[in-house]
Amino acid sequence: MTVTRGLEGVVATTSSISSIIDDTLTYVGYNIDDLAENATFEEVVYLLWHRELPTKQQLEELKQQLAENATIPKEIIEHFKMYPIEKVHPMAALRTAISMLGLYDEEADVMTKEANYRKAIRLQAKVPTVVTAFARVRKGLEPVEPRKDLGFAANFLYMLTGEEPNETAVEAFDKALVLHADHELNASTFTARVCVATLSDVYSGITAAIGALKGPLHGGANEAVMKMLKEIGTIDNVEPYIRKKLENKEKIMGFGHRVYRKGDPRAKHLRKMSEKLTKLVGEPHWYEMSAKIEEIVTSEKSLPPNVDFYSASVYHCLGIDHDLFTPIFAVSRMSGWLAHILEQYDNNRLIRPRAEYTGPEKRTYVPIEQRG
Ligand SMILES: CC(=O)SCCNC(=O)CCNC(=O)[C@H](O)C(C)(C)COP(=O)(O)OP(=O)(O)OC[C@H]1O[C@@H](n2cnc3c(N)ncnc32)[C@H](O)[C@@H]1OP(=O)(O)O
Ligand SMILES: O=C([O-])CC(=O)C(=O)O
Repeated sequence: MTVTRGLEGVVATTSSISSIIDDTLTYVGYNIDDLAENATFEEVVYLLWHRELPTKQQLEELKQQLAENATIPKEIIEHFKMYPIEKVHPMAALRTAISMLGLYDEEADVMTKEANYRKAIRLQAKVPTVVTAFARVRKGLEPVEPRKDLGFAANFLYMLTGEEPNETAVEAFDKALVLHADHELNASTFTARVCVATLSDVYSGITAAIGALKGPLHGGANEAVMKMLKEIGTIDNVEPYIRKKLENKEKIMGFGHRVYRKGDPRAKHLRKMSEKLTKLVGEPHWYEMSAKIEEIVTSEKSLPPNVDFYSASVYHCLGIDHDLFTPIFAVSRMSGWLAHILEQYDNNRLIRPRAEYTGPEKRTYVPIEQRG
């Protein structure tokens, strides 16, 4: 048996959703740079689910479907209120709430293509409402009802704060959503595909994916980056802090990638946004510290920043609580997970690799009285 630890380089499926070739990321053939500059998140959702950009009418239809399905059962809010709230990470709350949503969906176990698509709409529509409702309930605030007249990005920020966001914030948030929407066979997407390849339901697949995204080696890195920036505190502290971490062979969060070698093409967009927004909110030190960290880690370890590195200071500037960064990643990645789940159902085969056994062999059962 040949063992490939971490399945590095193993091609486990075909997919027509997104590709990473020679450090270039495309969604259904469109370069991420092009989409980041020109597309809205709703257009990207349509693209990932239908493999074509929408016409005006198709886009309006999708937006309307998302708006009409954005409310969540009141039982989920009541459930949040029962949590030992100060100990609950919003990713854990999201994981539980998405699983719970399945209990209130009469079609949860209906496996037709049409029913699965309807569930995709419902999940994409409801995930911002779930994240923002939890963010408010834990502060003793009432959730804000979604508005039908706002786009996806604006509605998220509105439900979070109760105030209509300004154009700069909406534009930045929408671009961040576009940049995080899909990424080939990353760990959480693979998890979703493994789960539904047993012909389990969409809610189970998404719940599993959220669990995988939560880890700091994957989506959880964006929150960890902000924690590191706060720990560093000042620009003068960057150099000693980072050098010490490297000497101790500790990982610097937001750097490195399993697939990219020269660099993550999404990072430059977030870097630009971070530079602009940190100046705008009068906190340029977050960008300056980040840029300095990048300089050191790139020269010392040849490790470029990934999507999680500059997204941390971007979300911070939008006034978002740091432990909501990864749930926001999930709000966007929901679109990719759903695209992959639907693609898996369309051409399914159970995913079941092998393990090379390394434990003891040829042992004989010893009765419990004789074990010392
Ligand atoms: C959306 C996303 O999921 S993007 C990734 C988000 N995760 C992070 O930012 C966490 C930090 N980065 C990492 O842990 C890794 O780079 C991963 C998990 C992203 C990729 O991991 P792998 O491909 O398995 O690489 P692996 O962890 O084996 O690292 C290879 C070498 O580079 C080093 N390395 C990798 N990333 C880092 C880092 N961020 N800081 C310091 N050293 C690093 C490792 O220590 C290892 O060195 P060694 O060969 O001397 O032991
Ligand atoms: O592809 C990966 O391994 C991780 C990643 O960048 C993502 O999920 O966006």
